[in-house]
Amino acid sequence: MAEADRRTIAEGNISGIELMRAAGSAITAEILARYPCPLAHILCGPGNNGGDGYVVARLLAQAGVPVKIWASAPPRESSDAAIAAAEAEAIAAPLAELSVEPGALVVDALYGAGLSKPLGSLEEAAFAKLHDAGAIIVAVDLPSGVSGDSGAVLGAAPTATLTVTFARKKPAHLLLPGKVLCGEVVVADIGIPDQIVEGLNVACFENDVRLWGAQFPKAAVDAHKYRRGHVGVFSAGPSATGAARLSAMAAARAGAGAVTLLSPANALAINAAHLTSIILRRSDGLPEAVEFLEARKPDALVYGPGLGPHPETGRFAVHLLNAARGLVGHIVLDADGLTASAPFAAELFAAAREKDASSLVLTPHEGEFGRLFPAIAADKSLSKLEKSRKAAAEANAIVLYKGADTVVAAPDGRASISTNGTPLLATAGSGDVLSGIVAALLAQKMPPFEAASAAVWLHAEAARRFGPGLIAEDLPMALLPALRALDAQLA
Ligand SMILES: NC(=O)C1=CN([C@@H]2O[C@H](COP(=O)(O)OP(=O)(O)OC[C@H]3O[C@@H](n4cnc5c(N)ncnc54)[C@H](O)[C@@H]3O)[C@@H](O)[C@H]2O)[C@@H](O)CC1
Ligand SMILES: Nc1ncnc2c1ncn2[C@@H]1O[C@H](COP(=O)(O)OP(=O)(O)O)[C@@H](O)[C@H]1O
Ligand SMILES: [K+]
Repeated sequence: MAEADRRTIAEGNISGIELMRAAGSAITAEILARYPCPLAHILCGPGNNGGDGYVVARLLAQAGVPVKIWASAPPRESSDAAIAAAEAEAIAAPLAELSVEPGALVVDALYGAGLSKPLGSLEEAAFAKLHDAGAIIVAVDLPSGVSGDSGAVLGAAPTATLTVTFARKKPAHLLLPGKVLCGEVVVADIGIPDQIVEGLNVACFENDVRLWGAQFPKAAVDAHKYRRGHVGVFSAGPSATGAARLSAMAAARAGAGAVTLLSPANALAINAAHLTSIILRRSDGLPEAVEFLEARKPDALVYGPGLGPHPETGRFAVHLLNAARGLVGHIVLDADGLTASAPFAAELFAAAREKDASSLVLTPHEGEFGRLFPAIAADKSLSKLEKSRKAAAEANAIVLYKGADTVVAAPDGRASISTNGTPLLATAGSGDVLSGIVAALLAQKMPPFEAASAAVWLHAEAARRFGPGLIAEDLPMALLPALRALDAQLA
């Protein structure tokens, strides 16, 4: 954003003080539209974020709202913020003396994109007073103390009700804990031209239909079941078959024309008892799996749900990736497939780099991510976004790092961050369903980064539409209204 601001000003589109006035005006409009405020407190820092605060102070006063300004430090001399402060024509009190009425409206304009070190006791004490007073906090750009790049809290940060940011959302608006501290996020247009933002070659996106809708599969008029995409899912033995069936059912509902469940002989009967449209095939080891790959050339495989975290599961994953070369387009490695592959990670990632290797999609939750990428996971300086990107580059795979802020990262650096997640998905087996959706979209020839992103979005959308009481068994069926709405939107 700093670069976008700089280019906007350098190209003579608008000056710095005009950008600041536009930012202040957007925040003021949101406040006046939402909150009846007899009095507003504005917390101002020394930089441009504080400058936005002084503009808000002036505009609210003009609208008849009495304001009190509390400054952590004066604006830097002859800066835009100093101009804005002078225009506000109000005396600022020291932040250390902050005192607000219960339920007061407070504008947090201490620090934004320029946060350069952790906040200290001055700000922490101020935030504690706001918390105790039950203040309604409107954050300018970001809640002060939240790092814009990572969403991490540096020292301290308040919990805002509303955050007004400019031009585009930043990673901190989407990644935890920033996402929660921001409250509702409004993106205001302050006159930064779209082509300037586009010229920055930004590679990180909010995960929504605009990102992948154009590549979402549509069955051709002359489609037949195998041309619509064939997914193979590996089942565990008799005591743990459910996970693979959840994945297989989800793959079928997400549009795969055919789904084959590869089952050990001793679990065939139990799988057969639960399946109707899913094809069941015996597979007791690598030779039988390879027979299937050679005979049917499935478009995508799911390997991992329910398979157990033992070393054999990991070794099989490496063999499978090697055997699938030139035969299978894509392999989704999930759940125990990830955990068990950890000791063989180097071999696995090397196999993924071989010529004609299947493309690999890894779908770890936090625990699985830590096992497969221990060094990256342990690096506290990295955000979830950066961790996912590093892992994708290391594995030469799409990394779908799950959680309330699911990140999908590609080896080329592209990344999406989910914003439609719901805690309804925190139910056993929902990850198995997700792996099936990813495989189905891959099998239907959606490019891997887009397929993984779309799957995350659909999975959450299905859960939201279904609502409370959701269990993993419901999810494949719950995809239907989500798919129908998506279909209408893309038509
Ligand atoms: N022309 C522009 O660049 C625009 C900037 N805008 C606003 O400007 C903000 C960015 O402004 P700045 O780059 O001036 O940065 P900030 O205003 O976020 O903070 C920078 C100042 O705070 C100090 N500082 C940072 N962390 C501190 C800490 N923990 N304790 C004490 N002091 C600390 C820095 O040394 C610097 O003096 C954005 O978040 C946005 O609100 C908007 O006005 C739109 C236009
Ligand atoms: N609080 C939450 N908010 C949003 N999504 C969540 C939340 N908790 C879990 N999820 C999602 O639910 C799924 C759980 O997958 P996983 O952890 O693999 O569970 P399981 O192994 O039981 O299938 C993931 O897609 C994850 O992103
Ligand atoms: K702020």
